[in-house]
Amino acid sequence: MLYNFGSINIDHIYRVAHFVRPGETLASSSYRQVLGGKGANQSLAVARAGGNVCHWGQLGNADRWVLEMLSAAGVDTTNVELIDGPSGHALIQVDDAGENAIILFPGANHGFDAARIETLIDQARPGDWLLLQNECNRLAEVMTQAHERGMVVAFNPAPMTAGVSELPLEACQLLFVNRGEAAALVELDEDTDRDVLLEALEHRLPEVELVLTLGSDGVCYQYRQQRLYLPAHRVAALDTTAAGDTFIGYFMAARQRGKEVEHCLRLASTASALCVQRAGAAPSIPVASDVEAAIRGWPELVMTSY
Ligand SMILES: OC[C@H]1O[C@H](O)[C@H](O)[C@@H]1O
Repeated sequence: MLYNFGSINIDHIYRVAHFVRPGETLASSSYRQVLGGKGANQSLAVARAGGNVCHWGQLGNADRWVLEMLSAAGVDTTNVELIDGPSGHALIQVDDAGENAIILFPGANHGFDAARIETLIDQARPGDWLLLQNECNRLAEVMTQAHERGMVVAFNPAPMTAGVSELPLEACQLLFVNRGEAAALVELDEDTDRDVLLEALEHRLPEVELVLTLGSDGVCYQYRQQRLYLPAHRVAALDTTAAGDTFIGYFMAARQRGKEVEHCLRLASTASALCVQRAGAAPSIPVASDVEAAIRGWPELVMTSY
C-alpha cells in the first residue's frame, strides 16, 4: 500500500494579467473554487494513474464534499479525519503565462497531534510506501517513525521552508525536488547548473534516489552510478498548478507497480504535460487513459543516460 500523509486545501483561483504588486488592487478575469493541496493532488494523481493510495489527512467539517471527490477517484479516505475548525486553503493567482503565485492557510493540515501520528503509523507494514509533502505539521516525527517501522519514504519538500533542512532526509528512499528546492537544500544559487546541483545533493544524501524536476526543461534522475535526463514535451501551458503533484503521483503509481525508473519518468512527465494544458489543481490531473493516449500519439522523447 502507498500511504500519503498530505495536505488537503480548498483552492481559490484567480486568473490575472500579472501577479498583484505591492499597493496594487487588481481585478481578476475569473474565479474558481476547486479541490487542491499538494497532498490531495498527489493522492488523486496516484489513484487516476491506477495506483492504490490511502490518504492520511485532516479536513474541516464544512468541507466533507472533498471526501466524496477523493473516494470517487479511488482514493481510500478512511483515514481523513473531519475536525472542528477550518480546512487548509490556498489563494492562487494564475497569470497569462500560466504561472502561479500561492498564499497558503494551513488550517486543519497543521492540526496533527502525536497520538494521531502514532495511530496512523501503526496501520502500516514494513515495505509499505509513505509519501509526504511539506504542508502538514510534525513531518520529522512522521518520517522517523515511518522509517523505524520499515516503511519506504518518498518526500517532496514543497513548499520549501527553512525547516526542511532539519528533517531526517536520510530516512528517505526517494526525494522529489525542483530546482529551487534542490538549490536551497545544498545552499547554492537557483541558477546553478543542474548537474552541479545533483552532485551536491548526492554528496549530501548518497543513499537517496533523487528526482530533479526542471519544468519545461525536463527532469533528471540520480541514484548511485545511474544518472538519467528526459526532456519535457513541448506544450503551451495554460496553468502550471499541480503539474509537480501530477508528476509525483504518476511516478509513484508506476513505482508501486514495480516499473523501471525510465518508465516511471516517461509516464510522469507525460501526465504533467497534460496537466499544464488544463486549468485548476485537482480538476487538471489527467486520467490514465489520456496519459496512455498521449504516450502513443506524441513524439517519443529521447532519454539520455550519462
Ligand atoms: O501544488 C499545487 C497546490 O499547492 C497548494 O497546496 C495549492 O493548494 C495547490 O493545489
